[in-house]
Amino acid sequence: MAKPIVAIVGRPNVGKSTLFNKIIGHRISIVEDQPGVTRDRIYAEVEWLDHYFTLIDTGGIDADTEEIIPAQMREQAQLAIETADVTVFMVDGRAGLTTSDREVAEMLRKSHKPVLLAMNKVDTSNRLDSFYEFYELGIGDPIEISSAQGLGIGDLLDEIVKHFPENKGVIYDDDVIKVAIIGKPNVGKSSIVNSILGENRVIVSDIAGTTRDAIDTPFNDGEDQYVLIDTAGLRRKSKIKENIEKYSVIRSIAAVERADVCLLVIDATEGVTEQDTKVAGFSHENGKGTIIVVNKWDLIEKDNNTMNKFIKEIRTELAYLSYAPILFISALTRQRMPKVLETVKFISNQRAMRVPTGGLNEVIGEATLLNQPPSDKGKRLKIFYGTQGSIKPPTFVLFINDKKLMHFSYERYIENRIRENFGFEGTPIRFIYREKSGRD
Ligand SMILES: Nc1nc2c(ncn2[C@@H]2O[C@H](COP(=O)(O)OP(=O)(O)OP(=O)(O)O)[C@@H](O)[C@H]2O)c(=O)[nH]1
Ligand SMILES: Nc1nc2c(ncn2[C@@H]2O[C@H](COP(=O)(O)OP(=O)(O)OP(=O)(O)O)[C@@H](O)[C@H]2O)c(=O)[nH]1
Repeated sequence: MAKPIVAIVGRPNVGKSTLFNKIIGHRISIVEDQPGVTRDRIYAEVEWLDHYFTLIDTGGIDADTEEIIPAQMREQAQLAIETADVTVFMVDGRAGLTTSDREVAEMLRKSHKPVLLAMNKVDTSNRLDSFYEFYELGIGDPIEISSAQGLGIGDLLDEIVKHFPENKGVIYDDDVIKVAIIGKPNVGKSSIVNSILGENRVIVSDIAGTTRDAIDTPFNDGEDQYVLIDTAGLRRKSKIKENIEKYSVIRSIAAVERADVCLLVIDATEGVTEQDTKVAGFSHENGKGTIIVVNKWDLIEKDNNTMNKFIKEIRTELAYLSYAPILFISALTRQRMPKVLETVKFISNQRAMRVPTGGLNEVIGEATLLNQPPSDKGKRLKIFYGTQGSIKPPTFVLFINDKKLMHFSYERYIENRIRENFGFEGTPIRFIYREKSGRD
């Protein structure tokens, strides 16, 4: 099941980023820190009392002009309503209630989705005079916190996890292949969806952010059941380009969360952008399959080396996705479009593949003979044996003598040997280490 999404919204300067950073203190990283994986403070994976969730910071309203703040706050709140399972609405206890607080609270209240009211900057145990004012917002008791001092955060997290939905969103059968189409505004996501479906069910337009919201399109190719999760642009246009881009990252995150395989769509005329690396990093960290789809290939003037140059650039910019296949397509001319679904099916199977323990241990044994495990202060890493613990993504449990001796580069070596022997194309592979003494 997909992890719940929690969003923090509120006026500029109420302390959203400070809270976000405090909560990240409790953050767990599912994958070991890997070089090259872009970390962005837009989202964080959080664990609180055995609950796992994705925290997004919609923050960073540009407070330059007083006039645009209300409009931006509405946009931010709308995004939270559409994307988050629980919204934390933050107000500034010292500043007291403001008009824009009222307006946003009303939007959140009308959405009938779980909203918590966090009253920040309560730095001492004394109740601030403004406390009772905030009841006027009609979204329940203010939860008093001090993000800066780290007070009340545990209580807030307790409340957050209490409001998680029992069943998140539509639950599809496990054998339905869920495909998220992610990428910047205007790269051709809707066109690809259209092309895959072979019918005009989605409106394609030239203007960024004009198509409809993320929506599921189930279909069947005669053999398998699929659901396309499209993340086309915001329903209402944002006036601010940065917001369009940022919101599309947040939407992509919500879509990736639910997917098995992600089509990371890159615009051939622009190459890999920062936004692409952010969502790709999320897909990788969350153990999803990824296919890199370079669209609008028809617009590129080509010589013999063009494709290779592109591949090189992608492999450099998205180094941690070395396992992801790259397709060069045109949704417009349908060039290589049939390859897309074919590859989705293939990657989905690779992500669900299980290898026999005997074969796995042969590969590990051979690998350690060919390239000795690292040692430290005279103690050498020993891998006693391994087994595939789970699938989606493939996860291997390795029994070793000392976790401290397992280095990233040796793990990468073992991973590569496993890939050479078994494939696992398009999917990340994870390792879990268990220590045991050699005599067990
Ligand atoms: N006294 C006090 N100050 C705080 C607290 N939390 C944040 N601040 C201060 O409030 C200011 C704004 O904090 P931010 O976390 O940047 O606020 P924000 O809501 O993320 O602001 P934007 O990014 O502009 O949306 C900073 O100067 C913080 O140090 C708190 O609990 N108590
Ligand atoms: N030349 C060319 N144009 C394309 C191709 N794919 C899409 N386009 C055009 O690019 C524009 C944007 O396509 P969309 O499919 O709406 O892009 P999107 O990613 O869904 O955009 P948002 O809804 O803004 O997120 C449209 O004008 C398409 O006709 C392609 O392969 N080649």
